[in-house]
Amino acid sequence: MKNINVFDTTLRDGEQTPGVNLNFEEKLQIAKQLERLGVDIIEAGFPAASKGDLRSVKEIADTVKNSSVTGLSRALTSDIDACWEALKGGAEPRIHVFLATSPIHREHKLHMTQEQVIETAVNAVRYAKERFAKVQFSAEDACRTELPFLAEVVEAVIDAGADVVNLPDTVGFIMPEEIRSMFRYIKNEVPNADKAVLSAHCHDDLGMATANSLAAVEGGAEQVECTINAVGERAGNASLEEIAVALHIRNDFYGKSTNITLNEIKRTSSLVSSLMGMQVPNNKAVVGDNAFAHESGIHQDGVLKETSTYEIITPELVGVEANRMVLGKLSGRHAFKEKIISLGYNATEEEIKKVFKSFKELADKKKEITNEDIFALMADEKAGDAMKYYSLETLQVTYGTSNIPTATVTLLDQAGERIEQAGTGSGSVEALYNTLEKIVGEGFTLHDYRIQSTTGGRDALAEVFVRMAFDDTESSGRGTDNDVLEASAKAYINAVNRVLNQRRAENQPKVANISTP
Ligand SMILES: CC(=O)SCCNC(=O)CCNC(=O)[C@H](O)C(C)(C)COP(=O)(O)OP(=O)(O)OC[C@H]1O[C@@H](n2cnc3c(N)ncnc32)[C@H](O)[C@@H]1OP(=O)(O)O
Ligand SMILES: CC(C)C(=O)C(=O)O
Repeated sequence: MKNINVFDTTLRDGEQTPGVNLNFEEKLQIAKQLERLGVDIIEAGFPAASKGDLRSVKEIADTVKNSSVTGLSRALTSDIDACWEALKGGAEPRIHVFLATSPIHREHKLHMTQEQVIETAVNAVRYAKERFAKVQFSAEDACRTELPFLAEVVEAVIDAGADVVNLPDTVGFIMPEEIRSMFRYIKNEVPNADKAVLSAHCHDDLGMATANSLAAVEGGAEQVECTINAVGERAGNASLEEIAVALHIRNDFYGKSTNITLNEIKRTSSLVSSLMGMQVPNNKAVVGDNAFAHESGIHQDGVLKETSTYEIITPELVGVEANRMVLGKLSGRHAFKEKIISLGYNATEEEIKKVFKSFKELADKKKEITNEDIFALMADEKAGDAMKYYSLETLQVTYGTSNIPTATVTLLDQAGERIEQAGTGSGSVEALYNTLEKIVGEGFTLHDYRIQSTTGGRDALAEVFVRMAFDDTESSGRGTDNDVLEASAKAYINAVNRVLNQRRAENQPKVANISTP
């Protein structure tokens, strides 16, 4: 049985999801969980994109030991240098260099001839190979590239030292039969194809990403690139959980295995969903809430008689807990600590003590504390590691069908000084946000506001995500609470603190009403 390498790009292509903006702590948390999940390669970011990206790729490369860590780079020496800066301390420095090869990209984006594309790709791979132990080259938009030219590119970059050659379906255009043939063609026609691992990277624009990735495996791909919950640019990438489980369940058909620890899938999915603020649809394959639910009588009857009548995947296989240990207000520190560890956190006693306090407060208001609640509590705790420019002290909102909604808010600033303001709006949240804006200054713009409940039930936590910008610095914020307005206030304040922290890290001198130290 042959292994298929799983290359996870949740932190790079996944972070290209519109509206998603992870901070450094969150990326590190996801990377550690991906390591637990057993992914072979973690693409941690695009170091040349920003100082923040470089820092988080570096920290992940320095921390993660059981997965190989890589970063994306254009075919430019400056991008490759940024990757080297970020990855040189890793166990096996690995770079992912890309250059588009299709006629559309050559003509309209790169303004390059075929010869220039080959020369640029080869020079970039050679330059990278002088530094990195492992070099991956991606022929962006490979699936819309003339096959004979694609074969020339592949041969040239392998000659130049590429260890892995990725043939992405950048725009989610190809059909399964075509991608299978494309991989077979490259395997058969490129004389040195056996010197490199061929990889597939599929997008889901036509809903084919998983099918195409599996067809690529049939055609000879030995690496698949994918993301948790299928997050990614536009309609997203191929879903890691679908590919890994399909290869496992249909091993009779594919005869391939992966190193994925399947029962870590559910918790990885929940963590990514919670930190990215992207709810997993109930009917999502493998990780959706309904993936193991049976609603209709005939199905229920069948499952009661023999589960395999209607269930091809057991919940336990992917880590959906069958007999969960229920955490509630009567739970003690030991059970709580056990749960934190089982969710993959490497928390200190001090952190556990602090989160335990928040857990008890929450358990007083909510009957059953779920994994999603714990993720939210831990995310709040981790967010607390950053500098708190503002924190919420009190909040009062009055709303009536015939009154103007009014909010009164008191925040504490860094020095512990109270700042109180009142304001109105056309709804409660607007009144609240207008009031908060009066306190933090007018430069902040709210781009997005989303609300969801962490679980079902009347006592579920409200989880609010906002996306905000100050000048050209964008950030997101999250707040959870039993009350939607308090969750909304917390999300706003969290986003403001994150923008201010980000600007401080980038050494920008003055922000709104606050001078950054
Ligand atoms: C298919 C994919 O998912 S590719 C990855 C996409 N991800 C991202 O773009 C996220 C990170 N990107 C960024 O932060 C920015 O785009 C940066 C820092 C990389 C570049 O920013 P800018 O210098 O302002 O350039 P901008 O993004 O506007 O344009 C891209 C430039 O790179 C060129 N380029 C694109 N791909 C490549 C490549 N693989 N190799 C070399 N040059 C490339 C484009 O032709 C364009 O060059 P031009 O300015 O000469 O026309
Ligand atoms: C950089 C490459 C691999 C990519 O993300 C794509 O082509 O979609």
